[in-house]
Amino acid sequence: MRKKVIAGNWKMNKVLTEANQFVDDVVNKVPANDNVEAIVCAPFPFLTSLVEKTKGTNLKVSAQNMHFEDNGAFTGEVSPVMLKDLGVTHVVLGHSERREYFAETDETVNKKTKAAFNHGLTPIVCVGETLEQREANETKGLVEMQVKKALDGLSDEQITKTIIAYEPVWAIGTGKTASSEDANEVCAHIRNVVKDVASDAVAEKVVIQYGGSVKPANVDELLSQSDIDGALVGGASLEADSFIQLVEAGAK
Ligand SMILES: O=C[C@H](O)COP(=O)(O)O
Repeated sequence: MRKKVIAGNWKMNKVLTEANQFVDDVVNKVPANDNVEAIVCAPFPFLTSLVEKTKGTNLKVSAQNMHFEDNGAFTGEVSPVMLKDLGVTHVVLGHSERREYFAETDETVNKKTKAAFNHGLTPIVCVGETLEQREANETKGLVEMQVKKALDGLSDEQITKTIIAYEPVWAIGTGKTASSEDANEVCAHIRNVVKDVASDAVAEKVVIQYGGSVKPANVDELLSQSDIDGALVGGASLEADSFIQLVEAGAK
């Protein structure tokens, strides 16, 4: 059975004292259970503190983005070397907000995914369609292309370790969730794409999350689907109680 990965993506929210308080509130409530992995995806300024607070616990710390180069003249950017040095374990790549507002492309997502592996970070690679694309029946083709481009040139071992997050853009922060069947259909399609680019064995192991208005009230149904292996959660991950409920759902 694949483990469930519950990642709370705080986006650009909280200040340091709130971030610290959140981790203090949840860190001892994350079940020590092989069925679930719990991650907080925090803004850069909080990472040092959160890594320190979570040392030796079951809560992992992720960045929300990074550059693909190790270092250089890239003012305002943060490199994989820096994240690894801090003790961060995961990094979110290609989130639709990065694609929409910060010119992230499939090509840069691929470079960043490779850079993550070069530095021992686990990438959480986001893919997903807009409402317009869904209505034009382009979802599967689009997601397939995004996944293939993100994984291009990766070894089977690296693909196995990649976390893929399917997030329909129209369901992010809108309160509209894809029906669990629709979300599962796209996640199953992504698993087939992984079969094509790697192998059946890799596809069987790869973790595919769903994201888009996941909350305690709908998480059980989403996680009960055959191809949904966790959730990338925005709004409902900002409160400690709600985050822990989501993690507990993953541990069932
Ligand atoms: O990264 C998380 C997603 O963008 C989902 O955000 P949301 O749960 O607020 O819809």
